[in-house]
Amino acid sequence: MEIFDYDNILLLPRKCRVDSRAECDTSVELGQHRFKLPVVPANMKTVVDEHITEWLAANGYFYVMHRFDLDNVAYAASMRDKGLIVSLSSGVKPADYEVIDRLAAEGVGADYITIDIAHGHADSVQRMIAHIKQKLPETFVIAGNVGTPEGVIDLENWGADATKVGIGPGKVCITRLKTGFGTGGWQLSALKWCARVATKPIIADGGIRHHGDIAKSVRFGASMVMIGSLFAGHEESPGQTVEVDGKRYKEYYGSASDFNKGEYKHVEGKRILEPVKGKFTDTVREMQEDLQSSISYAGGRSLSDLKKVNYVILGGENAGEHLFM
Ligand SMILES: NC(=O)C1=CN([C@@H]2O[C@H](COP(=O)(O)OP(=O)(O)OC[C@H]3O[C@@H](n4cnc5c(N)ncnc54)[C@H](OP(=O)(O)O)[C@@H]3O)[C@@H](O)[C@H]2O)C=CC1
Ligand SMILES: Nc1nc2c(ncn2[C@@H]2O[C@H](COP(=O)(O)O)[C@@H](O)[C@H]2O)c(=O)[nH]1
Repeated sequence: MEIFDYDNILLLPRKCRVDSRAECDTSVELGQHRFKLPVVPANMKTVVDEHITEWLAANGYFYVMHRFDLDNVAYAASMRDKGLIVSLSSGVKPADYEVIDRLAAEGVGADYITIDIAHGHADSVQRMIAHIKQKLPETFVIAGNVGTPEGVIDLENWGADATKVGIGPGKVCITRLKTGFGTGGWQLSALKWCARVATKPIIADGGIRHHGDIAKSVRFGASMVMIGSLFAGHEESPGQTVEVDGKRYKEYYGSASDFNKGEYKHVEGKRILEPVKGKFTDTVREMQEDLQSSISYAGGRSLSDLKKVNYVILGGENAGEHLFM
């Protein structure tokens, strides 16, 4: 198997078929809805909050609200009141089952539920998918995280409508160091490996460091990408603002860090400071423009055209040109 990651792959251009990048369509369908970008900010406390998710939903972007220190049902009801899509996160503990039961009993429901636990290839996830499908049969269920084709196949067979791929490639992740496991360092080839068996959408999660990595993810099989660090350092970001030597930063911490958990137990995440780099909404716009450019370099007009391009692997033992997948 070829092993590579975002920083040692480059996609090869094809003859341009548009006169302006504005003709390139970055939209993607997931479940019952079409969204403007194949990008979703990570469901983490220092990445999204009520304001950011409301802005995303109201402006045609996909979002997944985090599940930490939050009344999920009240949050869902408030989004419903505004006529916006409801997209929640769920764990697999008894309290998470109660949330699902209340969403059903109170008629609030949810359009999307993302079950995200550290080791998502697990019976606990199978049970939670079954519970959601029984109580909220209309809800689109995203499940993860996994890092192998076996994981994708099982989650799909258990009823997940999409899977989330990525064990440990995140910027604040220390899973690889603490456990010796994961897709960190080879996330893009793990995505390619998983995409070969997937029959439903894959969300590539973690390791995106540049806007061009979005196009690379689509090339190797992602329907959408989940991004944390690139979104964490904005004026609107919910992390605390910290000033060091006159420079402003936003804190960004892992969901499995002691900062998020409130205790040092089974810690697999750390806290870092991201330089404040302007407005969240400007980054979203720039991502869209850059992805339009990517599509034009692919000689196409829509995201699916990215899937056909050739690529080169730079350096290392797998170096070379790849004309076909
Ligand atoms: N993408 C990634 O690489 C990772 C992401 N995270 C993120 O951190 C957040 C917290 O994750 P998590 O702690 O799983 O969520 P929760 O705290 O909600 O725990 C989920 C449940 O799964 C159990 N569990 C967690 N890890 C394992 C494991 N390796 N083997 C068996 N059971 C396990 C926990 O039990 P117990 O604690 O008793 O074991 C708990 O019952 C999530 O948002 C997750 O996505 C965390 C780590 C890696
Ligand atoms: N191993 C851990 N992974 C984590 C933790 N908290 C979040 N995450 C994952 O990282 C991505 C975001 O990655 P980035 O490279 O874009 O910053 C996020 O979506 C989760 O899957 C954690 O504590 N440990």
